[in-house]
Amino acid sequence: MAGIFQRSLRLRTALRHLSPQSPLSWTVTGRHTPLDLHCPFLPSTSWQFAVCSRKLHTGADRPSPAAAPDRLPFSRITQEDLAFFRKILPGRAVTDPDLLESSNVDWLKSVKGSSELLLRPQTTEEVSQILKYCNSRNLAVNPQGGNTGLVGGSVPVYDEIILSTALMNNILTFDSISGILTCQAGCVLENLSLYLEDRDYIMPLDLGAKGSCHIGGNVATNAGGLRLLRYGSLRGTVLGLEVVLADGRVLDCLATLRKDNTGYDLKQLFIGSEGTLGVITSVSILCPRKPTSVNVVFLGCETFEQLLKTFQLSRGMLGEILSAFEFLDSECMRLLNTHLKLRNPISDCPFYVVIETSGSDSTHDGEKLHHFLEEAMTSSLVTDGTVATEDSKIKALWSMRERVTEALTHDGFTYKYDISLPVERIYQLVTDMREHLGDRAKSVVGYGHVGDGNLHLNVTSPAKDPALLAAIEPFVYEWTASCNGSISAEHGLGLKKRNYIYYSKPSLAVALMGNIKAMLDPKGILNPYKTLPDDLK
Ligand SMILES: O=C(O)CC[C@@H](O)C(=O)O
Ligand SMILES: [Zn+2]
Repeated sequence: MAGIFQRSLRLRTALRHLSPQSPLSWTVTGRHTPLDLHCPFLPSTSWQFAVCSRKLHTGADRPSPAAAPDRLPFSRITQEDLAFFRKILPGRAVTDPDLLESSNVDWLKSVKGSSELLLRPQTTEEVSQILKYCNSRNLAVNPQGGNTGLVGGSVPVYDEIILSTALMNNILTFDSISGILTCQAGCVLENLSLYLEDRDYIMPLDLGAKGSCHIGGNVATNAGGLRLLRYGSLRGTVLGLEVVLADGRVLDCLATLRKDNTGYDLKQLFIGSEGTLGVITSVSILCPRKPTSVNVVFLGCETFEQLLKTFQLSRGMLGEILSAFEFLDSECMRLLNTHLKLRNPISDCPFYVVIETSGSDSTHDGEKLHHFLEEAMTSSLVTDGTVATEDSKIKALWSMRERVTEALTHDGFTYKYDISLPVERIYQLVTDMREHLGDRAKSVVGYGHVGDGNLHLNVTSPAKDPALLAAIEPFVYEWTASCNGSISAEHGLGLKKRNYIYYSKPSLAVALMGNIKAMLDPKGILNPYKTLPDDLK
């Protein structure tokens, strides 16, 4: 009783001042320590002639994830090819194996290619020349941004040429009246955020990997992140794209208009296509005004049901100022403590919530938040909490959520699942998986974007463990399909998940994807072995 009273008192004091109660002094750092190497090769064929008869949500008759794909019959790089690339990209056609090392492997260290050539164009014209040449020579290309993807989509599988957007990092225009930014694809998300913040705007997306990821990669993977609840997905905020097609033609759809109903919205094809349909070279994006008042609260809940009620309450009482509603479970907290030495800012609870409000009037926002927290506390939805209004403390609270991925990489080999579900079901999957795996897993954790119905289910083991993997899959996909969920909410399919697409898409949709691929990239040179399942033929 006394404990509860003290905790309530702490939250009440926090409410009175709307200021942080804990000395949140840990350092906020970036990512990540890598793990083991493995390449989950699956059988591959060509997708040029897509006819598919698979049924949605059936477990039988799926491609075996255990078999290795063959390298498709692309050409191999010759001295003449190298001479061409060196001529058009002086000093930027990299063949040094040491320099290639980090571009060949994903940051999880789970997929490793063997590319011998890294191209670093600076302009759209250079990308166009590269692709025109590769297409005519039948050379496969792996477009690469910040290489922060989690599904093996951003690294070569074999010897594909790596086409990096790292040197395409110029901001082209910014309109301070409309808030529309146009920039090259290789701009780092955090740099764009800093640029905009100086001008009283923000990017409509924010991710843990912001310090490394490129906006072109964000768009190519339709990255979601922490602000989606408030600002929506990139499918809404991206207004225009410039894309170089497989044969080198430049598709200029770099519109900067809010409204344009002149026929098909072709840019949508490239958003989330993971570099399989074209290389995004420039982006125009609608940016929100920078909120002048931001608050972050970190709360503890006894049950997931209470957490969901807290979410409902926050939507009702915080309304338009609610900008994020994220969660992590106590297992995540344990890993943050153990591996990153992050201290829990409140008392131990089974579930933790990060709520952010963003508005333009600190008094109004503070009052709303105050009433919401009082209600959440008096109706016993939350048992403890702390509030932050200052920048450094807001960052510290956010890091409890943003750094879970990093903590997991220290725990062991990590099997990652990024699942969309009806929000009331999302934690049931974690509970069922724990029960299903018993002591075969080291840790089974759940966290993610409650506000978007997006669960990150991660399972760790001391080392790569095929028996554990066989216990997780297809169990996790069957479970997801039984709720009409999506097996990839925001991370894409890449290399690792491509053959599971039928759990979330009807076979006709997959067949049409194959047709579109065949139309835009008839030789299949763009990011082969990714996104599309192997059985499209
Ligand atoms: O590592 C993961 O599973 C999730 C990463 C990212 O999408 C996040 O929301 O933190
Ligand atoms: Zn996420």
